[in-house]
Amino acid sequence: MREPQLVTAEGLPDRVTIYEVGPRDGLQNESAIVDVAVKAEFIRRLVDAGLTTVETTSFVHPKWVPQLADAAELLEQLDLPDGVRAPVLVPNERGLDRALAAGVREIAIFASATETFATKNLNSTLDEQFTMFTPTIQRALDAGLTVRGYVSMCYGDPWEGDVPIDQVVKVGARLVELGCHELSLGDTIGVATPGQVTALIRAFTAAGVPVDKLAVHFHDTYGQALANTVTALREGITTVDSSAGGLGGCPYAESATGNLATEDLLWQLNGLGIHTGVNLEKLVTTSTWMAGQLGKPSPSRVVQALAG
Ligand SMILES: CC(C)(COP(=O)([O-])OP(=O)([O-])OC[C@H]1O[C@@H](n2cnc3c(N)ncnc32)[C@H](O)[C@@H]1OP(=O)([O-])[O-])[C@@H](O)C(=O)NCCC(=O)NCCSC(=O)C[C@@](C)(O)CC(=O)[O-]
Repeated sequence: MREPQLVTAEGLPDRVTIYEVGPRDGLQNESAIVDVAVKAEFIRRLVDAGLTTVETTSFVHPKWVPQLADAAELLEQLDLPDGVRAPVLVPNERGLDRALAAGVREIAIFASATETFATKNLNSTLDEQFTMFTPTIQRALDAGLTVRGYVSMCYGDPWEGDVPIDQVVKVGARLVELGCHELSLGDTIGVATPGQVTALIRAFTAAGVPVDKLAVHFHDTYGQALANTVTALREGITTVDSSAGGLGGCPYAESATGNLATEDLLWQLNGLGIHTGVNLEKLVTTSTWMAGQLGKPSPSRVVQALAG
């Protein structure tokens, strides 16, 4: 299979951790319910391709995201090798109870940087979301779990427009204070451009959140995800979220389309000589297989270029 020519560039990390969100963020937006055995096979194949962190599912209210109502059943079917991290999304204590009962060791809380999205995604206000998160994070930490924090709508909100940078930093810093080991900065609707990315990362570090606690999460709605990623790498980011085949979107965010495709990210990182441990050929084969299961082609440019 064709590979990019290797030409390194200065100011970039040697290694990047890809935080794969396809089975969760990717599938949550699919309206036709995917069989649990297919989801399990998808995750197995992603791990076989070398991904060591795969967000597998969500313990949100099943009526809010019917596609992931089978979370417990899915985890029962998975027997992942040692060393593979399999975090799940959890919004509240009820979700945490379900995750603990399923034997989960790592969770991700998801906060909104805007009032409107907090209402639409969490049935909460910007402040009230922390009433939900505080006991959930504390109990998770007491149980020895690792907790990641997402901040959504970091760069723009479909209802509120521009989002003040201070508002984003306030929400993220609060999650870190509550005990999140990592913050994923979400461009939920894919509107960010590189200048914004630099400004936000620097605003977090100026507020005392070190860059090694930050991850980036881009959607590719306006075709900016890879430019934004390389900008974030230059700022010192070494964890990048992406979704195999470019699946994805948030059902509660108007105009959210697919995530940055893991294959597109990998093509760029491979070309730059940045180590990830992920096998591009196996990943393309997996996303092509998954596209067949979903009955539609992958939106990833690299999958389209290499699978044909
Ligand atoms: C947060 C809630 C639950 C509030 O929903 P609510 O209706 O306000 O919940 P509630 O606390 O009032 O409880 C109502 C009933 O739901 C039950 N309940 C309550 N919680 C759960 C649960 N976890 N699992 C199962 N059942 C639950 C609870 O037990 C109760 O049952 P009853 O007593 O009436 O029988 C709801 O709004 C929700 O589930 N939202 C999730 C929406 C979602 O999953 N969105 C997509 C993920 S976010 C995203 O994709 C963005 C991200 C992370 O990728 C980053 C980016 O791109 O920006």
